[in-house]
Amino acid sequence: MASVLPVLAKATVLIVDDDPDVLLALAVLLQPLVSQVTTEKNPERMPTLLRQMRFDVVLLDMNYQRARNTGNEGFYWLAQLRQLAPSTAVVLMTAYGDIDLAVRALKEGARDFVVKPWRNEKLVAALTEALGRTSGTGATPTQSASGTAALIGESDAMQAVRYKLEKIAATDANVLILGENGTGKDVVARLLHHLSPRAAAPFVAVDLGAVTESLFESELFGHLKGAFTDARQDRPGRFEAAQGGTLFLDEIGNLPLPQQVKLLAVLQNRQVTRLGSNAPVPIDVRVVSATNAPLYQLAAEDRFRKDLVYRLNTIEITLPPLRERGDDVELLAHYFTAHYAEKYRKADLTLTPSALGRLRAHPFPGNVRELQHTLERAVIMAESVTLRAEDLLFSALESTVPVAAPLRLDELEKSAIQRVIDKYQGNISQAARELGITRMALYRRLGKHNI
Ligand SMILES: Nc1ncnc2c1ncn2[C@@H]1O[C@H](COP(=O)(O)OP(=O)(O)OP(=O)(O)O)[C@@H](O)[C@H]1O
Repeated sequence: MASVLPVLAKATVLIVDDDPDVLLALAVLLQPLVSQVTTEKNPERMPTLLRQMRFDVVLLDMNYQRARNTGNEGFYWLAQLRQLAPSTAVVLMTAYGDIDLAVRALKEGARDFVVKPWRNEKLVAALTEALGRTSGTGATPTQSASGTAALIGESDAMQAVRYKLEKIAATDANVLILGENGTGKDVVARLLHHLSPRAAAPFVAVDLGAVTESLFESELFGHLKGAFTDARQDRPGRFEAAQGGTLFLDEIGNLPLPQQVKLLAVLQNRQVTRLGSNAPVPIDVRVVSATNAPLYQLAAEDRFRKDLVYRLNTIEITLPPLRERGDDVELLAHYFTAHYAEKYRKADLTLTPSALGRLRAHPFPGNVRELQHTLERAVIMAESVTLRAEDLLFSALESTVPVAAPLRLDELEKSAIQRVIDKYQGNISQAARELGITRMALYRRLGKHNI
């Protein structure tokens, strides 16, 4: 847990419960761990408190002795909170270990759920996780107020990624993130920074695919006034801008060889020299880079410098494609549906089993980004309170799976089944007919391949 504590240390927490003993116990537990704790006995005062100051997280009791006492009171206050402070995370507490209540709470925007009597360690973990997942109002649905997105996914592969991430966040090791388009490389880079001791310093991202060769040096290393025609004033480069923090070099695989040499020199010497200057500036940045290009293949073909790869990949994280993450598709689908339903004011919108079947069968060449866009489109277009398979339109832009054709027999079988299921939008009878097997045989294979 040590590596995630910096997130908590900066947090402002509001605890609302009508039991003074609970308030006291929680305040004693949390005061040493967070930046500020406010306790409140009367939920009616919450709106005033929320207007007075911003809380990163509210720990809200579901069951109150007096007033409405319908059991729904917690949901009422949750809804109020979501409206008054949409970027504040809410963790609910209840005396009842009711799974339906928990599911409903999460659907209605709570980040987590703690059952009383709580275990201190679990409660702290729930708060930390909730802070990582705070839903923001910005461009991406999983972004927190601090600009950090949560990494949603409980598949073995994603749990392994999260474990690695938390372990290495505290170190200064350079990290290379590999993975197809839309697998969450950017999310991981930001999370690495956010969980690191550098979190208070800048996170600077550069899309190397978008930096022209001629501007590469001035963009990364900076320039002095007059160094070239358009250099009207001194300007620090991205390395200097990231001083003390993290520099995220995205699309590193697109970097041409001459620029690779310059980057390597900076990483080796740990100093940059602005264009037009001869005074090197020492730099203290952690470099996180990412690419969807086959970097090792490029290195083997001498199109990417091996010595630069070794500088960048002290630690490597490979993000699996979404189609290999099993149940995460469903988890993310529910998450994005709830998010966009809230954003477009279509409360209570749910995914039907047919829609979920279709999502599970789709290969998602565009990965999480494609799933996110598909659901956003579907939510916008939805005319009823359910999303059905036919409401999901996959982008033609992403119609092919960008991986080398599988050569193992079972992989070939899985990809053939996936394609046919997708073609018939999850209709098992039609898919089985096309594959030339019985429906039972197809069901068995769906189970075998976890489709
Ligand atoms: N595990 C995840 N949980 C929640 N949201 C995710 C996850 N992975 C990706 N996303 C969301 O999907 C979108 C694409 O993710 P991101 O930009 O990190 O992918 P990428 O691998 O960097 O893509 P590219 O290679 O195209 O740059 C973003 O909106 C991001 O917030």
